[in-house]
Amino acid sequence: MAATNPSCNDTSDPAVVWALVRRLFALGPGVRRDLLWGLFLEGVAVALGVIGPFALKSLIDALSRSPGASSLVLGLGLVFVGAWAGGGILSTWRLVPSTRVIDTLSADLAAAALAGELPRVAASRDGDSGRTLGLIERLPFSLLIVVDGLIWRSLPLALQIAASLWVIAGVIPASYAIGLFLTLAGYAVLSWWGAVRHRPHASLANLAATAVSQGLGDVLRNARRIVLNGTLSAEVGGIRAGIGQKALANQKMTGSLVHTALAQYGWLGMGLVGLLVAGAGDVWAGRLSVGDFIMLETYALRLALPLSGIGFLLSQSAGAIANIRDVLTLRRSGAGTVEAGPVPSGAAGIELRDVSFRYADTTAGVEDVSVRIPAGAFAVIVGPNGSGKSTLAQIMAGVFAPSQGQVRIGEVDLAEVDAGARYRHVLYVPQFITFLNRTLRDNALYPPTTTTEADLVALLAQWCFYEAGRKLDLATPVGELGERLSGGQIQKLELARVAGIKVPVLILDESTSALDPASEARILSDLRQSFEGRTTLVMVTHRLRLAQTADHVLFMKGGRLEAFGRHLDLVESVPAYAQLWAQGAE
Ligand SMILES: Nc1ncnc2c1ncn2[C@@H]1O[C@H](COP(=O)(O)OP(=O)(O)OP(=O)(O)O)[C@@H](O)[C@H]1O
Repeated sequence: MAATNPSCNDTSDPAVVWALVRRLFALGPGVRRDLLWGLFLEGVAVALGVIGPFALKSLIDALSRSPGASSLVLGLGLVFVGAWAGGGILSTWRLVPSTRVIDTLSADLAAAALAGELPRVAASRDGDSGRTLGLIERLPFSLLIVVDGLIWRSLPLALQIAASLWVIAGVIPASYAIGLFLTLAGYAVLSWWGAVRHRPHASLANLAATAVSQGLGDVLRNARRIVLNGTLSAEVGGIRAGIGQKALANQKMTGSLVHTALAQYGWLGMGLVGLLVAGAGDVWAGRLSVGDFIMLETYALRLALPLSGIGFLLSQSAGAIANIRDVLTLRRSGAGTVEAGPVPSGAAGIELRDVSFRYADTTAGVEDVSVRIPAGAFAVIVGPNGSGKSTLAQIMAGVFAPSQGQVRIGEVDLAEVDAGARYRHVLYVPQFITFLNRTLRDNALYPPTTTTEADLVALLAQWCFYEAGRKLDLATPVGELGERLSGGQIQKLELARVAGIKVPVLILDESTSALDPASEARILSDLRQSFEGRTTLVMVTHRLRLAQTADHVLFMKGGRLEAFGRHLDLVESVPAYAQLWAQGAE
């Protein structure tokens, strides 16, 4: 279960937090309103947090100085309790807008990540759905830590500390404010130190969690392969081992938390004891009132408690920021704008000029291909396994950008068309057709087809989608990836959809390989008839009879276009081509 590590990119933690803040403010007036409302509630809670201990001190002083002033005592008591309880209520109330903001941000980032990741997967054929799923699933918790915890709480807390120290310095000797400041600052520095030490552990835990998500996704998708080949216990063992690795990484992470907590609370405890001893000495010496002493201790505890929460948040933040960084990276990697313009009409020619392409880190690909397929033609790409047929088809369709050369569809240079808009010029049907886990109807009428439901039903009946006597119910779910359908049914349903697509060039990658010969002949004849004049059809195939009926044959061998022409001419003039069919490639 090797995990890729996109968190190794060089975006620093503050840059990730800053990107989040910018994103937050760009989310629209509703979110900005919630942000301000939340800040207001937290601000009032902070003010009450400062007022509370001072009211308590005044209450105790009033009690010791003038025992008869019951209304003053009652009033101060009410202020103290009101400030204490009100602060708690407002902080909790603040969760309402902040949760709304985090949910909106989470949905926005998840959508942007998907919009970036899907085109990347489509263009690289290198999907990693388990990892992506894991990243997006962990996102809300990570945002809670960073946005609600770090961003939203640390600023009000800093304000509360500053205001409290100011009150302390105004009421009792400033040395107490300095002592409390040093105690809290030391605590904050140790928290930061802990967070820095914690970061590698958190990244490892993040990677281990990602690897488990990847592995789980992979084995679930391959359930049949695993069960039918008797490798269930080995695969489940592998997943268990992965979860064990994750647990180990978590243990290291919590171990590092304990070290940090020892340092933090050791320092905090010493500071509070120092304040306590000094304060008690001054009370006995008559330099401080009991009320002053209680106020000091109350401020110290009131500020130390949320600070320890911030310490926890800091310790969690490394993993959370790594997760958010990965999601932001997905978003950046592939999102693009879609060209709006008139839909091209009529069949278009295809021209490849000196096109080469290499898959990353391999020698596989296609080399120096130049070819011209006229508008409205029916062309097939043939050749042995691994000769580059699908690769060439995907270059023609703009799925892969050539490292060299140019692909033109009609008058259009594909490189100049946004990836999200290429389907308007050329549409590619992949070799392995997969369906969304929705109904037959949803999949067969999936855009950009213009087929009507009535036409679809008629076509599927003509193409014998179901065996005689079985009724077609378009509301039937097709299952994950279309697994409830037979291989031939998957291709028939997809071809029925494709029949209703108006596009200048259509490229089918072995899209009839699972059809029986009669169905294949019937369906191709129907398609060619309906595409006449409006669509140039290119098919990757291993079928001799398709090569025989094609206007043009592209013969691929070892990543090169070995020959281009009509079937009979190639049989006569290209020995390797003749040999391909003679060996029974079909
Ligand atoms: N995503 C990929 N990454 C790396 N190499 C790839 C990738 N896809 C295909 N290849 C390699 O490129 C070469 C050509 O593959 P391609 O799928 O184009 O062959 P093909 O002629 O369509 O084969 P087949 O008839 O078996 O479908 C092969 O060696 C294959 O291993």
